[in-house]
Amino acid sequence: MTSLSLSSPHSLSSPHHIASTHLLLRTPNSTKFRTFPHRIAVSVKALFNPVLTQDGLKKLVADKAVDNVRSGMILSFGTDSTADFVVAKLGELLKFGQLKDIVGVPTSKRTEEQACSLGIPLCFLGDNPHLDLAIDDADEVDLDLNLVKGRGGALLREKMVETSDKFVVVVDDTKLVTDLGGSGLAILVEVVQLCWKYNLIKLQELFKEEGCDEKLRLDADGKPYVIDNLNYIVYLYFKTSIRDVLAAGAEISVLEGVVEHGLFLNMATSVIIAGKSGVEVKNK
Ligand SMILES: O=C[C@H](O)[C@H](O)[C@H](O)COP(=O)(O)O
Repeated sequence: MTSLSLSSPHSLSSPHHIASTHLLLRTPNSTKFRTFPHRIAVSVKALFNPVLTQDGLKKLVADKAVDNVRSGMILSFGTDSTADFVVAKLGELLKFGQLKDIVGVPTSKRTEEQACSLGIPLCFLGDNPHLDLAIDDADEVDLDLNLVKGRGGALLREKMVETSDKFVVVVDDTKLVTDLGGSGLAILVEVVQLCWKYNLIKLQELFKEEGCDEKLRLDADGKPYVIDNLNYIVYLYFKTSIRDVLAAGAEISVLEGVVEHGLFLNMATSVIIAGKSGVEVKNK
């Protein structure tokens, strides 16, 4: 059997590193190693199916989602780590002229700054209320493509732009759940500062039977965390998944002082999921 060793410490998952790597191969009837040129190293790389990191999976779905973008489109992009890869890819395609004249609607200061740094033209939702496309990530995706979103704190702006006719969600397979709320992680409710305690109590009453812990989101100094819209966030930690998400969403929405919640129901038109075995697209 041919044995193989690499003279470079670089990971096999990076083709750029591999291209400059000296590959040492030992053939079956020899005790000596020979150095092969890098083009052989690249072809050997193709024999491997390197295990992608979670960031690798996020980049994979981001690239796939960007296939939906055409020159001239007005589109929104979300906030957080997977959305960062979407914005980065759009910046790259614009830079190399593979996309032209797109305009982006960012959903947070973070995304706005990233897009600006990459030269992506931006506008406000009010300038173009009808978007061609929305691309965003999610915290949870259920079997009906309902979502939990907003753990990055951008839920209001995300919900406003994701009423677009085409809303493509990009996730790695760790985000898949049978029913929403079952991950044990927080579902967010954005509330106005003035009446956050009132809303906390109302939410406690609302989900008393469900088994839920409600907490105000705090910053590193233990003070209420203020999001981009200058509102506060109440975290809902459900002990088990939510029995009726439509009812839960409606009941949260009608509370006075609630600005928005992180249940994105019947909004996604397709979800692109990356896992160890590849990329899968689910359409509504
Ligand atoms: O406000 C944040 C967003 O709703 C994100 O979609 C969500 O938190 C997922 O983020 P990530 O891609 O970092 O897992």
